Amino acid sequence: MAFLSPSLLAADFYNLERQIKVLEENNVKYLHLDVMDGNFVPNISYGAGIIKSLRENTNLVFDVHLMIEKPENYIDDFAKAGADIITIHQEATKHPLRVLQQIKEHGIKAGISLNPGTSLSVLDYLWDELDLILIMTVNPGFGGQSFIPSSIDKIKETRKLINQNKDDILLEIDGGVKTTNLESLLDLGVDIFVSGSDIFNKDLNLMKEKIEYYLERI
Ligand SMILES: O=C(CO)[C@@H](O)[C@H](O)COP(=O)(O)O
Repeated sequence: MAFLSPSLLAADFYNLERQIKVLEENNVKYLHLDVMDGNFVPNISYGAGIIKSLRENTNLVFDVHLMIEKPENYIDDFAKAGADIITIHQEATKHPLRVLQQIKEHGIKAGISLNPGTSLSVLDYLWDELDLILIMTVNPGFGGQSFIPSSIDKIKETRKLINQNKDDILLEIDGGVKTTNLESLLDLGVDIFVSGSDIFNKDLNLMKEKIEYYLERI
């Protein structure tokens, strides 16, 4: 069984409460929270303050994806804000192993994310500290981009490595996942599908239909 983790980046922030209710009422368990610093990626999103106020109002699993340089400086803030999982980018720190340990000291799950151009070999000495691997299937920074086709082979290879090294690690994919390509992603061993622009919609009935489509298949 896999999970859907809707990416809040695509939400209508004026109607956040109503949109989060739609997720909760339709059996979504995760919420993907993209934190961008305008430095590691060319876009700026939101920070720990927003996550904290969301935490006070929902029990969804907070799947926090830090697209920020030197994440080590902010782990404590995001853990205290209520993250259940914190995923850092391997490319964003000189000390990925140490930052994974720092996350786990808070008693929450630690994930590593890899950009599309990053080799899986960087995982080699991180296995012991990993709870989750997030394979970026677009270049990070923006919602609404197209899925990069070569990601399929990378996802298959990651699944193989997880099975060989530590089979309870969650495999998550992020970027360009839509109802139109979901079928082609179903047999790759993915545990968590992130989807943003395809799920969030001002039309709440349409949101509900999209969620049902995903949950019936994954
Ligand atoms: O991290 C990112 C983008 O950097 C993603 O989480 C996107 O927000 C996914 O959006 P869609 O591609 O599903 O619109």
